[in-house]
Amino acid sequence: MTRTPLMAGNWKMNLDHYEAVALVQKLDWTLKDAKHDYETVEVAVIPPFTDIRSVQTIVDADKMGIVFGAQDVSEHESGAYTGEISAAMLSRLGCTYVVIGHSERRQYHGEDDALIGRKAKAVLKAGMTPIICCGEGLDVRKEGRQVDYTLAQIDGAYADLDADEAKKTVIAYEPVWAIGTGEVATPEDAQEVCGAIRARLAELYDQETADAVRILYGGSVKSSNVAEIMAKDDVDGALVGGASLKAEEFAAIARFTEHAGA
Ligand SMILES: O=C[C@H](O)COP(=O)(O)O
Repeated sequence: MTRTPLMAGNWKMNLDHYEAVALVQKLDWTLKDAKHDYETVEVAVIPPFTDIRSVQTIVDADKMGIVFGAQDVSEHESGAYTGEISAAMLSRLGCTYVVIGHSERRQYHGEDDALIGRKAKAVLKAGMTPIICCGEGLDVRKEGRQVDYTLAQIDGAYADLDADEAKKTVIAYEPVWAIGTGEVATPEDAQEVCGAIRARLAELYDQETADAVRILYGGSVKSSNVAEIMAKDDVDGALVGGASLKAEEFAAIARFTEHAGA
């Protein structure tokens, strides 16, 4: 089973829509210069909601190979939910991906696995791909419970998804202690949990489903460490925060095969 690697840049709450256009253009030029083949490594940017329309316009106008998505979505279809954005609105804007249940949403907005499952369903129903985030905090890691903890998150988020739906999801394993800290998990740490996630998907569904799901690693990924993480069997890409705000650095991450062993 060949899974196309996905490098997704989560900009978090950074860059206004002018800055977004400038970054996407620079990323596109950099990847064009390198003759990047998007069929070999998919490249996505995940800007704040207010940037998406501008990103869509420039991506379409310049026929870029870059795809884009959103950082969150409402579980509801429409109605009196002030401040929320629906999956249909994001789909209409051409979003391919929607990040669901990022640890910052779990921490600051109290999102739990059941809500994350409902959001994933809403995203799938609208024809987009949810990137379902999971991962343990430092206390859990210190107790050595990272696998059980993360698998419980997966069980909760996938409880109401059938195999056909599960197959269309992407998972991002992000140990919270490695996010924005410069503290990157070792490739072995990443493989331990990503491998366990795939095995759990095979238990919950079947091997074919488990093999179809791309599992990304996230947490202080840079061009200097991405190749060794990508060398692991169950790591199919990266959800990149800080390093995705620099076009050349993010392009170098997408071009990880060029600096394997660096
Ligand atoms: O969504 C991205 C992750 O939270 C990783 O962020 P980071 O690359 O800045 O550590």
